[in-house]
Amino acid sequence: MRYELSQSFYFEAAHTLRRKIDVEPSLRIHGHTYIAEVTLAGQPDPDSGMLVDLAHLRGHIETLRLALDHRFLDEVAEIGPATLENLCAFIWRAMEAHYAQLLDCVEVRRQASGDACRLRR
Ligand SMILES: Nc1nc2c(c(=O)[nH]1)N=C([C@H](O)[C@H](O)COP(=O)(O)OP(=O)(O)OP(=O)(O)O)CN2
Ligand SMILES: [Zn+2]
Repeated sequence: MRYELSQSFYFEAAHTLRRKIDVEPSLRIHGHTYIAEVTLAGQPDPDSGMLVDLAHLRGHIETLRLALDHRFLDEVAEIGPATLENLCAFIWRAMEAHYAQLLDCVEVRRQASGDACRLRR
């Protein structure tokens, strides 16, 4: 059996995007509300009964959220073009530094348009 523990968070941010369709509006600065979810997987510690303490996970997520919320994502170092794919990779790298092999999945969604990207181990 494998346990999966998740924590969701949201951030609101602006970006521009260079793409081959909807070229002009995509190059204009525009914003999205993003909902992200980090999932850890493994076995709980028999003494604590926890995979990790959710308060610990929430703390690391809040630090990450502050780097994304109300930001112009084009200016956030190490994201690259601010696509859902690159946001997943950015969040993955930040969380992997704390949870290594326990990190199982990162998802970023834009609820308003139904867009989502999942990055799995
Ligand atoms: N593979 C990806 N494709 C696109 C991404 C992405 O992250 N990964 N992102 C975008 C844009 O950020 C874009 O703003 C969404 O554009 P579009 O799909 O054209 O939809 P709307 O402009 O109608 O969406 P709004 O949320 O209303 O701006 C595009 N492609
Ligand atoms: Zn966009």
